[in-house]
Amino acid sequence: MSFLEIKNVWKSYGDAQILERLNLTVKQGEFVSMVGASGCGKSTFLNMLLGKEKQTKGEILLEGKPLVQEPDEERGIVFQRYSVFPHLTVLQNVMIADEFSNAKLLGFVFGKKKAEIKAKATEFIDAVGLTPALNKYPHELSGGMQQRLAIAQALMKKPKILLLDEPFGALDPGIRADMHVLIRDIWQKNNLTIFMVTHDIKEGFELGSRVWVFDKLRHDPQAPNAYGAQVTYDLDISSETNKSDSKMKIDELSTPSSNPIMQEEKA
Ligand SMILES: Nc1ncnc2c1ncn2[C@@H]1O[C@H](COP(=O)(O)OP(=O)(O)OP(=O)(O)O)[C@@H](O)[C@H]1O
Repeated sequence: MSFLEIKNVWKSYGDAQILERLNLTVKQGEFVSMVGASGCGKSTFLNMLLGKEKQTKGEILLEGKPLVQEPDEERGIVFQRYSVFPHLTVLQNVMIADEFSNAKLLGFVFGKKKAEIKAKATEFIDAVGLTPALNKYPHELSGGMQQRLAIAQALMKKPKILLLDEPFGALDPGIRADMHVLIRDIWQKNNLTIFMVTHDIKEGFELGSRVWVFDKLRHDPQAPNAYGAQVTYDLDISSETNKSDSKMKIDELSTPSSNPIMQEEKA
């Protein structure tokens, strides 16, 4: 049994076919980078994995069971723009989800339980390098620090799957490089399975153990919404040899003369 199975998944919004014929399996611990043209459905796919969107057709199985159709603790997400609470400190931001779920059971959180949540939050804050900013508010943090906070928040629930939607897209190159080191470290230490949408192919290759390229194989110029995107390349880059072979393939794809899809578009 695969960790995650995507079986003949299709997704449409009204008449617009966004994704089609997705058949993929993912092992636990893989880091899947997802690249493709703007609007081809990468975030939609991520939202299906999160349980925020439902596929129109097909099945997504997590450890053999249909994916729960609403966000739950098995999946954490980090968006490009900061999704932290502006009126809470770093520590409070990381503690809040656990406090909330415990309060649902008891009505409030106090004493030993609260101390446990605080200890766990402090550990994750330390893991993302934010200990010096423990009592700061989000407006006092740089963009990179806010993303570190969002990652700590997502980890707090100990998710099996971490979903990253352009998480470093708004950051300066130097900060991005630091975040790459951080996310790789977190991925390895927590045995996470990560899905990351990125517009930066280089970033996708640098971080991923696998790269999915989303593209449309079928085009109808009279009806541009008739067909959805598929995963046209599924590249295993878990070893350095695979990585450089696959990079060459992608470089070839960027050359119109060697890319049948781009030639078709030009015609
Ligand atoms: N809730 C929705 N209702 C209707 N159409 C939607 C909805 N969400 C997304 N779409 C459409 O689905 C298509 C795919 O959008 P999506 O955001 O998944 O693409 P993307 O590949 O992530 O794009 P980008 O790289 O620009 O973020 C777009 O045409 C978008 O307008």
